[in-house]
Amino acid sequence: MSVRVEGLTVRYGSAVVLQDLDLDVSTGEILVVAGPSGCGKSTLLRAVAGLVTVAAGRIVVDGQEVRGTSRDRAMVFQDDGLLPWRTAARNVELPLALRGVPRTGRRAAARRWLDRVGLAGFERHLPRELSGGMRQRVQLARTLAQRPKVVLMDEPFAALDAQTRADMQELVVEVLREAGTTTVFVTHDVDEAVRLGDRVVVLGTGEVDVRREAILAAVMA
Ligand SMILES: Nc1ncnc2c1ncn2[C@@H]1O[C@H](COP(=O)(O)OP(=O)(O)OP(=O)(O)O)[C@@H](O)[C@H]1O
Repeated sequence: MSVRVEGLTVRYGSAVVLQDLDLDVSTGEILVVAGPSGCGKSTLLRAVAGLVTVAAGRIVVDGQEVRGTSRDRAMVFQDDGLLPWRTAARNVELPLALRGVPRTGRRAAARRWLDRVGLAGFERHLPRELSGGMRQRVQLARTLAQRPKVVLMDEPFAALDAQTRADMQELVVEVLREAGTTTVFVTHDVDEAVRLGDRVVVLGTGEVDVRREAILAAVMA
């Protein structure tokens, strides 16, 4: 699904956080949104998710104007949001159960996705028995098991140590590409932006839109 942001303005009271922002994300693309703290990155993600009131402009996903949340658009956060009393597998199953997927189907999906994110054998572990990186893998499995068309990631790896973070970046690019998911990934880490993005948009500086090839050329020069 493509995402098109047209003349988006968001205000919190009298404070204008985003003003007249235009942005296009093509189907299957990984767009990274970078920029300093407070420039409105999370606000942009929440707007695409359908969680904030838009003051002007609109967001169009696959030809339909966003008017609220949808299963097709999933958010992934720094906080893994796992329920501490449910095993990894039962955390992955939960959203499927809530939408009425029968038990055998959701068990198979949980097993498959946990395997895909490198957690085969950890299905019955509780979140407290897993490391921070592993819990983020469970969150990723839980998100992808729902087969969203658009994934909105808000600094999901900010709390991880450098090696775990690098592993997660590699994994996330692999699985998102395989699934053909359109992704908007927010970070304030330039290395992460370069590593993940097909394209990087820098907010808050009079938007700059840089293609991956240009970034790599600049980094390698
Ligand atoms: N619910 C809210 N009510 C009022 N102001 C808000 C609200 N949410 C965010 N803001 C303000 O809007 C601005 C943009 O916030 P936002 O979280 O989108 O920025 P960000 O670029 O994601 O920042 P960070 O990198 O620190 O997470 C900030 O000044 C913030 O204080």
